[in-house]
Amino acid sequence: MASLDVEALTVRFGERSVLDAVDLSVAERETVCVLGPSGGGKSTLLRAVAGLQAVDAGRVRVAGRDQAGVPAHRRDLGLMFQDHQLFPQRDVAGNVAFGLRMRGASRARAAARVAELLELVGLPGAGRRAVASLSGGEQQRVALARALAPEPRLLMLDEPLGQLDRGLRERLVVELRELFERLGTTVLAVTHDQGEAFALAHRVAVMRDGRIAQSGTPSEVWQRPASAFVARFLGFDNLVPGTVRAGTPAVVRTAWGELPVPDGTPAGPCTLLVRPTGVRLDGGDGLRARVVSRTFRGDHVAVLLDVEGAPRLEAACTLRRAPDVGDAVRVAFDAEELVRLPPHA
Ligand SMILES: Nc1ncnc2c1ncn2[C@@H]1O[C@H](COP(=O)(O)OP(=O)(O)OP(=O)(O)O)[C@@H](O)[C@H]1O
Repeated sequence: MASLDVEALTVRFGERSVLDAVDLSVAERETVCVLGPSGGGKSTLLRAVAGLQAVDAGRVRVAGRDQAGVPAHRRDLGLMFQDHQLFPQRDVAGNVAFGLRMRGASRARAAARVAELLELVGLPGAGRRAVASLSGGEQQRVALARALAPEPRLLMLDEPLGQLDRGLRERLVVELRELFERLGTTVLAVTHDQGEAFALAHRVAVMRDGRIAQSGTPSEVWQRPASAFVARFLGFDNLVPGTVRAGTPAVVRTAWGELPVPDGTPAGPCTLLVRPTGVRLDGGDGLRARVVSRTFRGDHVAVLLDVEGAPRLEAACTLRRAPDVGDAVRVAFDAEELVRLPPHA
């Protein structure tokens, strides 16, 4: 297994930098997931690391070795890409064995390894099946077995579970994580699905317009989004301009009133993020609001509130406590659920 270091990697298409001096490292045995909206440059990053995309500047190192001039097939990477479908004319075993035979493994050695890998991905004995007879999830597992077969130093996944329905995705993502843990695989994955990234990765990097907007552990990024862009991408919509006044208690002045923020929050202009879990609807003489919608989310109800003269506000309520559409409520805020973000984007 190997570490990956990407330094100041830049790819331009015409005038436009699709990767703009990207720095990113993946330690040995670590899974890093690059996350971001469509068109942000995620696939281009993977392709550049794999040697499938020429770069304009910067460096890719695998296990400390500069990969400049090393062609894709000599980089010793396992690839599972959206556009690298299985070979339909080969059976499952033929697909999994592909990389092994390319590397000169004997027929017997390849057959033994294929059996081992199919076992590993939960498809024991499926070697003779036709690819067309497999479900989407089974095909995904075969693609994974094919990528893992030559024991690559680094595994690269592009939207690994993209095509699958939600239930299957949630199950497979746990299986993948356990598998990588067990094998000690170093993994760089890209996805636009934050749930998938947070469940799979030790560390996530949020990408925007060819740059890394934030990187950290899933809980760091979730707890402390670095910008309004990251917060929005994570699904937080309660964002409003504000000005923090230091003191005890510290407060922030916003269109939703003067709200409490944790002591020690730096003074000055900001964008304020209010987590829906920090919006309480039993707020005594607090902010007046009216319920405009309720959306059932499984473990809570998202309640959307209309506040006169201010943006709408979302609250997360238990099913039992969620008010009805049209109800008038008073809102109070938990300081611990309010996060000060930089004032612009
Ligand atoms: N060969 C190319 N020539 C010109 N532009 C390209 C080329 N490849 C990609 N792009 C552009 O670069 C941008 C980044 O594309 P990329 O596929 O890396 O994004 P992405 O974040 O992976 O998006 P998605 O999640 O939709 O796959 C897009 O605007 C895309 O249109």
